[in-house]
Amino acid sequence: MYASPDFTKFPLPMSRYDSFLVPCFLTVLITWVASRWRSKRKLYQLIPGPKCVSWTYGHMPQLLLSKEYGENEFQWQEKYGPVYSIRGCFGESRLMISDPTTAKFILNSDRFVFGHAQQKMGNVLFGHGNVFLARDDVHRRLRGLMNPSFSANNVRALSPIFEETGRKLVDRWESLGFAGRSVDVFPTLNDATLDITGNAMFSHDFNALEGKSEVARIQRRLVDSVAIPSKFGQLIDAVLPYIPAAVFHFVLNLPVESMRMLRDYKMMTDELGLEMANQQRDTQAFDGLVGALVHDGDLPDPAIGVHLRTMLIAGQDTTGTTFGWILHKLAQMPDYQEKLRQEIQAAGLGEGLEYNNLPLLNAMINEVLRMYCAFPLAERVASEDCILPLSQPITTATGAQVLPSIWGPDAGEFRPSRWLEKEPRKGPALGPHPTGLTFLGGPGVCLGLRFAILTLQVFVAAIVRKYVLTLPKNDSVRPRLAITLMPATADGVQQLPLHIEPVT
Ligand code: HEM
Repeated sequence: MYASPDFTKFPLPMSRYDSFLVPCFLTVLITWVASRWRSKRKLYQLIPGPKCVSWTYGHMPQLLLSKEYGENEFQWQEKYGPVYSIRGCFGESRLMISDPTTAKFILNSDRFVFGHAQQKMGNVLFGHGNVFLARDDVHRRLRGLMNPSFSANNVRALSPIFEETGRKLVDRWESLGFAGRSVDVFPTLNDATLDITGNAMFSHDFNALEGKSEVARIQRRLVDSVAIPSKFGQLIDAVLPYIPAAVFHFVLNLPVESMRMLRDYKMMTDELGLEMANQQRDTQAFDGLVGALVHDGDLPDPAIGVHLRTMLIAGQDTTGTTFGWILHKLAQMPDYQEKLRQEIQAAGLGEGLEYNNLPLLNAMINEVLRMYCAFPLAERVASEDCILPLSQPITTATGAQVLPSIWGPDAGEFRPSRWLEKEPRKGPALGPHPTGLTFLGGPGVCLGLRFAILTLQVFVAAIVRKYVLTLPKNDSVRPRLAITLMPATADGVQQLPLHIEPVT
């Protein structure tokens, strides 16, 4: 056992005293300086990552504005592994994480929250009290009210509405004379996904496919105006947290076109939400999502408008872009498309069809969900210091990639047939869907997962039954980030031109 000497009882001679104090003082000083220096060191000084060329923009243009989304990100991941550092605007530190152990930890921890800019934008677009930004008890309560409408049984019970919207989509292609032509099909896909959310979740026909919906038109313009990234937009995002609430409020009320559009959209959807709430009260039906929300006496009526906007926006482009990528891949893979058509034709028509029993259809959907993840960048901020668990050490060399360790050596290849194999994926489950992070996981996992999958199954089957899809000769479509992973041609225009022929 060691006891420290009591120097008051046995004063040390000055020389010995000095020789003891100096190293002691130096040790304390060095430790203090080192700890100060360490704590001042940014993440990018501690964790390897690509070299930064601009303090103002950091790596954001390379990450968000590349001609093809992922051009730089996948190279960085290959070089630095599943956890590496990059810089945001004005020297901000960011970690890029695809390590499943770390991602799972973050998604399940209440210490990680949405960034300030995301919170401000989410509240502006959806309104306060939306389920995305709600936390803890409020979030649990909202999910408790909403989950039953999105359960497997409920979604299955809604399948006649899905089938009907699928038929309307085919009718729309017919009435627009798509057969025999190369056309941009993308707007019709997005209109169909808005209609299905309206019809199935809110018993309201927006008629977006018919081109008659003012809500659809204005929502499209609004989402495009905030989603399409630009260098200027990056700077705005970076300073947004520091803009005082009063200034923010003033800007939102400016008499300019973009703000007027936002106000009109909110007014229209609030009115619609109120109408829906009154209808539920008048009939005392309290069914579906609106019924559950209205029946819960604690929620004020304007909240219906908030949840309506949240579902319409969260469900539209995510499902619409995934649908688009499936059609593009089918056009690229004519043999697969033909086999899929045979599978769908053999299964028969429409209602009562068990879509989960169609292996080629589901393999294609899963592979697109894996490789063209509609929402590829989810952002979180640590609200307090914490230690992140890693499933493997951080390395600076190639070979430390998590994805091949999950999907095998051909992880980067688009190969739907992997889903027909016994074990397409290794590693920990991150959420309820086997693609891992496409729908994220934890308490904020996508509410509309089952809804989205059935939409894709029904829509793809409806189109493939009727039409043969091929790529136009000058196809240059590539993924471009606009919050979701949009198809865009080489000149950067958001569209999906396909050549359409009727099935003979
Ligand atoms: C392929 C289609 C879809 C994909 C890939 C997708 C993906 C996601 C992701 C990644 C999140 C988490 C975002 C985050 O926390 O940062 C999310 C949340 C959410 N999604 Fe989806 N989504 C899809 C379709 C839908 C549909 C059809 C709806 C509703 C009709 C929907 C409603 C929601 C809602 C309400 C949340 C917030 C959940 C919460 O915070 O508790 N999604 N989705």
